[in-house]
Order: sequence, then C-alpha cells, then structure tokens
Amino acid sequence: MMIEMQQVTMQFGSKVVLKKVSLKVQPGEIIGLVGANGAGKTTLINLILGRLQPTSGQISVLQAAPSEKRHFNRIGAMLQDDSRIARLKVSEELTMVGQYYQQPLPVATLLKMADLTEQANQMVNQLSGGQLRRMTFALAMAGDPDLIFLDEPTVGMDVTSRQHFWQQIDQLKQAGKTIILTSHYLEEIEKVATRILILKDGQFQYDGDFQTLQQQYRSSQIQFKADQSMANLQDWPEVLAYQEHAHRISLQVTNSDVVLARLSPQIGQTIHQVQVQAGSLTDIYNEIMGADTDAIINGSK
Ligand SMILES: Nc1ncnc2c1ncn2[C@@H]1O[C@H](COP(=O)(O)OP(=O)(O)OP(=O)(O)O)[C@@H](O)[C@H]1O
Repeated sequence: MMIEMQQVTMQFGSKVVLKKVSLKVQPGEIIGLVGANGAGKTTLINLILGRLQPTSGQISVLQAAPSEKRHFNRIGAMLQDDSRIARLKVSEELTMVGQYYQQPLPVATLLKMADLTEQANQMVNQLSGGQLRRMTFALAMAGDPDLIFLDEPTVGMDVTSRQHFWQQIDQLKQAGKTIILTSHYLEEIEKVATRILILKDGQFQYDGDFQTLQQQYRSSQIQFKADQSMANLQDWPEVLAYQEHAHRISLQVTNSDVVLARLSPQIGQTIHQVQVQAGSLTDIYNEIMGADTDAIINGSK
C-alpha cells in the first residue's frame, strides 16, 4: 500500500476542511484529485507529505509515518510554489539537488523530461513562469521517486509544454509510478487518471474510475441542427445547459435516453444530424457541484 488514510479530519480553527476522510492508494494508481478552490486538495497532499498534522485520524505512507525520513528518496512533490534559487544555472541546481538522493536521475534526463534542455545554462531566477513550473517538475523528479505528487502542475505552461508534460506523465504511468495530481483542467485529469476523487464539503463525493463515473451520472452532450430555436428545452428537468448558435443546438443533459425519446417525433422533421456524446469530466463535475460553482474551470461556464 502506498498511502492509507483512516477517518482523517483536518480543521483550521473552527473551519473543518476534511471530515473523516479515508483513502487507500495502491502502487501504480494515477489519482486525479479534483474540487473547487478551497475544497482541501492541497491540505490533503500536505497531510500525506507530513507537512501538516491531522486534527484526528491516521495516515500512513509507504507503511510508515508521513514524516519518516527515509521517504525522501521515494517521494517527489511538485507543489504550487516554485522556488527560485538565484545565481545558479538550471543544470547546476539540478546537479546540486541530485546529490541529496541515493539514486538521482541524470541531469540530462531531467532536462529532457522537463523540456528544459535549451535552458540548461540559463539562470534559474531568469526563467519564465512556465519554465519555472517545469523546473519545479524536474526538481520533483530528481530522486527518481516512486510516489509523485503534482499540485496543479500545468499552471502557467503554454500549450506545447503542457502536451510535453502529459506525455512525460504517461511514461511515468507506464513505468508503474504512483501519482496523485490535482488540476482544474479536468480534460487533463480525465485522460491520465486511473481513479478520480472529487472532493466537496470535506469528503469524497466520488471515488472511482472515469467510466464508472460516466455511467453513474449519465451526463451527456446532445447536438443537432434545428429549423427553429428550441429555447423551451431549457425548462426540461434533464437539460442542464442549452446553447444555440447558427441553428446548431447543443444540450448538456442528465439522461440522454429520456431527452432523445421525447425529441424523437421531431427527429428527421425539424431536427437533423443528431449526435450524442458521453459526458466529459467537466460536464459531470458541473453536475455534481450544482449551481454553486459558477466560477469554474477552464472558463467553460
Ligand atoms: N494554514 C492554514 N490556516 C488556515 N486555513 C487554511 C490553511 N491552509 C488552508 N486553509 C484553508 O483550508 C481550505 C482548503 O485549502 P486548500 O489549499 O487545501 O484548498 P485547495 O482545494 O487546494 O484549493 P485551490 O484549488 O485553490 O488550490 C481553504 O478554505 C483554506 O483557506
């Protein structure tokens, strides 16, 4: 077992962030931890890393206490803060940090993984925001860890860097590493995670794989061409969102069977080219979070 949490509660003063949360993580799992700002994702990671003590409950990591010293060689964490060490070049900092580990990855490998080969001789404090994020990734990987934490890893990365980053994560996945990651880019989580945890109101509202989540919520997208506006569809209880653009109507629905059955007399008459797509993690997330998450994610709302 890589991680075991039993009935963990975390309070800051009177604010309860996690309520009796239990979690078991097996080797090779890629856990996508999602939830609104302030849901407690970083707090959960900090507890597992031993950077915070729970108010109550037990946590074990690699069969020992989270703060156990020997974890240093097996755990890598890319947290939200990027630290800049002035007066060191990228390759120098990676060499220096590598010396602390028993089995460091070669600097050239780290540079490749983080797509920083071209910046190897650049000063760390002169890297751009996205480059610095990649540097933080390289530093997290320096000891070739088995258990990897990635807290909003792709924030600030451009499109190409982001793609390169997820390719690396895919390789780590193939290599059997265990990864816990948070991201507000849910399409990224959907692709890479073998298990999704949705944190809301201090507990996991969902814990399982994406396919099961899709079946459970049956949230889907229906798109079609219509001869006229059909804004009245917004009143149907199964319709979560309605969009119309140049006679193309797009619906996010809770149960596509019900909606299609009701639309069926019009299909081929006033409705054409019907397409149905299973819901994305973003659709399902919106459904779970309900109306109180207008702020969300990816600017999709
Ligand atoms: N050291 C602390 N002292 C007091 N409150 C804290 C502390 N750390 C976190 N909190 C509070 O705990 C809650 C959870 O914070 P946390 O950073 O874990 O959320 P998150 O899910 O990671 O959010 P985000 O998506 O914004 O990163 C927030 O309300 C936050 O204000």
